[in-house]
Amino acid sequence: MDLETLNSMNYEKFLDVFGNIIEKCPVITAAVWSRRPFSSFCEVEGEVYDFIESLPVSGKEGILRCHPDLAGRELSSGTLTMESQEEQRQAGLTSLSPEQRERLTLLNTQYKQKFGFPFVIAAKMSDKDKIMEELTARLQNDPSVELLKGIAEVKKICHLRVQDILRKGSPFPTKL
Ligand SMILES: NC(=O)N[C@H]1NC(=O)NC1=O
Repeated sequence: MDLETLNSMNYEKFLDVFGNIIEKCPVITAAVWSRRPFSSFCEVEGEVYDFIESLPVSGKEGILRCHPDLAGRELSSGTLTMESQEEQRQAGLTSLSPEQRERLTLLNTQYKQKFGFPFVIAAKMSDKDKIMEELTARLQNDPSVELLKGIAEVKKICHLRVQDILRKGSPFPTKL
């Protein structure tokens, strides 16, 4: 996709293509469309990050709460978004042993009880062992630190999703 195509998209098309660059938060993409014309794809990401940073703590927590647990209920029931499914698969989370799944479920539950939002990490940049280690370590943090860490991971996930769209085109090829 080139810049001309990007800047010529109406908001429906823009949402079809970029609507899930922040997991289950199409409202962010819809807001960022108003910032056209973009001079680069980095600028789209930058506008998304600025929007997130402009939110109060409750808004940032809300974004984290839109993320599914890693190897959680939605993975088992097949209801993950296409992007999340692929990210979790690449991290090896679709092939956990029963013991590994049980341990991850326990850690996810402890994390949510402590912070009130799920543990978020860019799964594609990690693997199941590193995720388990990181989750164990991050459980010790203060809530304000975890909010910052979680949002930093959301931005990494966003960056990887945009890169994917640029490489492969729209996640919904029939709509572009
Ligand atoms: N909980 C969590 O980190 N979820 C996410 N991470 C990722 O890479 N994709 C997700 O859906």
